[in-house]
Amino acid sequence: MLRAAVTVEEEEEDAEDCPVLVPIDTKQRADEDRPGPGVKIPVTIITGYLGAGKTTLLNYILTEQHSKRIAVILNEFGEGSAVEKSLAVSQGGELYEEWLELRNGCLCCSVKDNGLKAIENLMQKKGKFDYILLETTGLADPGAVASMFWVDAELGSDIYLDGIVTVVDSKYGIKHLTEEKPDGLINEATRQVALADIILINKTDLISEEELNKLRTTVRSINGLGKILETQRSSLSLFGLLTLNLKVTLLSLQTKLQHVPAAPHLDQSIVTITFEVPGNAKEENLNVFIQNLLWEKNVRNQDEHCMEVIRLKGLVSLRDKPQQVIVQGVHELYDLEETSVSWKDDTERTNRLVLIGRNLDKDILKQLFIATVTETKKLWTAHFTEDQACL
Ligand SMILES: Nc1nc2c(ncn2[C@@H]2O[C@H](COP(=O)(O)OP(=O)(O)OP(=O)(O)O)[C@@H](O)[C@H]2O)c(=O)[nH]1
Ligand SMILES: [Zn+2]
Repeated sequence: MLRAAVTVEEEEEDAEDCPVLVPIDTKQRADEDRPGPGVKIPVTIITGYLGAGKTTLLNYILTEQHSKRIAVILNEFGEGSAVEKSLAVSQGGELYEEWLELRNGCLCCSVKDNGLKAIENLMQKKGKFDYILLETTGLADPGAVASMFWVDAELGSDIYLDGIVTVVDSKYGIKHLTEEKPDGLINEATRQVALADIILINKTDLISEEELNKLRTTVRSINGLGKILETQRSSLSLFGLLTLNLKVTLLSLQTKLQHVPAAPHLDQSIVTITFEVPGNAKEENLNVFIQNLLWEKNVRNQDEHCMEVIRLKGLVSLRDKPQQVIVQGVHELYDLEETSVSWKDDTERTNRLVLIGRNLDKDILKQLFIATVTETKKLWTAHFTEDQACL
């Protein structure tokens, strides 16, 4: 629940009703203050296991003095039939609230459908805020939430996914991260850490320095690239959180790649793989490379296990494109986006990729990417066969 909120108007909900925004304060911002047409608003997804401190983080952001205009969407499930969600828009440090009521239902569909509707409604008020923060339910797969930014073309022109923040509970983190799921599935906590751009190790007041070191190492072994911050009551400098700016992060990927620790060689563990391959890829070849990994899932490691990619990020060089291109993937969805940065004439064009997932083999992935750039069919077919998808 949102502490900053002042009024809750309870209403019986029809299960078929779409979520609506009910403004409490009708104060309008001057038109000239609004972002111009074509300005996209960044969305940051806040995820983390049940009780890790997501809402505490949002409350902190909403009550802290700052001049940012932030819209917050809580995506929690309450008790009973009607689920109330609050949405607050902070204007120049001054808060006002609007209530957003979400339909109850199954977790996945509700997160997707209602989350989308919520943002669509929010976008009609475009200009009132500079950032959207979206809290997922503790057990939600943030991948599903992130996906909606790709599948909804209309929304895609108004907003973009800036990044994913995962809050980890210090006290129970290790327990959640090592929980075994039937059929060798990846547990939710690990999935959430694997997807994150920023990982908040919260509630550090509850554990010893030794336990904290262990948790930090575990988190780092799952996600070799994300920024790790340690907090109490989720309090941190807002600057880092709101300027996640994946583009900047990726443009500085080269220095980051040098700091990724070597992945441990444990079979079922999630690892972070990074590599660099010089040259230009044809766009269609790059698509085949990504689609085989994310969609067909027919790329195998040396033990014949299928590679499972949860998160993909990279900065690539496409043939005939003067600009650097960013590739971003979450589960099965991915996106290529031209940046405004051009390749310089005197520097070599190159491709830098980061993949987070299971059964990933760096050498094989790199060979495949070299084949993608050089169009060497023999190299390419050595690592997968088209009719051998493993699901
Ligand atoms: N000791 C301690 N407690 C904390 C800290 N941060 C949050 N809490 C408490 O942890 C509990 C859960 O915090 P929430 O922010 O509601 O967690 P959440 O992730 O939003 O929880 P769900 O939405 O239910 O998944 C609350 O009682 C908080 O007061 C911390 O740094 N230390
Ligand atoms: Zn919460």
